[in-house]
Amino acid sequence: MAAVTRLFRSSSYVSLIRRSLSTAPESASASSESAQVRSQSNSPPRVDPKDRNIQWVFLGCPGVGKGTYASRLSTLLGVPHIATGDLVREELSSSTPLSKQLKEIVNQGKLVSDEIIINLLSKRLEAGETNGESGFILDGFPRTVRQAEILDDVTHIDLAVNLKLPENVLLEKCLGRRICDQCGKNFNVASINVKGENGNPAIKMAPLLPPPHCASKLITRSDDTEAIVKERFRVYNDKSQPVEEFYRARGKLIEFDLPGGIPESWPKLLEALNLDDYEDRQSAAA
Ligand SMILES: Nc1ncnc2c1ncn2[C@@H]1O[C@H](COP(=O)(O)OP(=O)(O)O)[C@@H](O)[C@H]1O
Repeated sequence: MAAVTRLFRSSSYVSLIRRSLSTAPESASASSESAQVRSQSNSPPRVDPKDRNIQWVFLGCPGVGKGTYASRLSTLLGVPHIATGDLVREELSSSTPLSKQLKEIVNQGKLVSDEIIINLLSKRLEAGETNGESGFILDGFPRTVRQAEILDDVTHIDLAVNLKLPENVLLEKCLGRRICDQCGKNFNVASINVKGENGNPAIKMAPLLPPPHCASKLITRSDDTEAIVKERFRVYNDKSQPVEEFYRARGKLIEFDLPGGIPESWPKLLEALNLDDYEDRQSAAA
């Protein structure tokens, strides 16, 4: 482990990350009243996001909605949403020798090596830096403790948002995922209606259906079959859940149980992140 970390420290991957990420000031804590948030003391300060360098990571099991909420927040806050899964899929769509290697790994539900993923992320961050980007919301990274350690080594992460849903809902959501082959937007044809039992609340989520011009162009990700999704859950529990503990131990983890679909969850998430009045001000200014 130490040898690998040393290798990373001396590699060009990390020097790229080091140049790409800037260090933000330490964030203070504030509390939130949201019933969905279990680690309330880690809510970010109620400071105008324009005055902060947002450097957040989104954690959570496959299908939980990291992409959906990270992308909405990136639009609201004006920082890039960087999903390592998207970087992997971009690489897959090329015909490089790496794409062949990645296809095999992704279609087995396994994680790509830390070296490869950090290389892809570094390139993306470097391109962003060239374009004058600052701040980021990372989605799907870090997914191993080693990735979290490397990130911690090279930059300051303000907050790790851990989205949660019960595993039966996650499975339905993964199997219902669809992508428009033309515009790349994500949809979901699953209609979730789980009864509340054993102390767990009922969860209802309406499908997120495509507009007519995308409806005939929907495709399913090759890794969203039941067998591969179940393997990805197993890998998540094994390799990625310890990352939650990594941020919990540093007082940076916000755990958010999604109460339902976007209409119920989005306002509650903003409340948990102390951004509810910021969205109101943004809409008023629009
Ligand atoms: N940080 C990462 N580390 C290793 N592999 C990754 C990482 N991010 C993405 N991948 C690879 O890309 C695949 C798709 O990722 P993603 O789109 O984030 O899927 P999901 O969150 O639905 O599992 C993962 O199953 C994995 O093989």
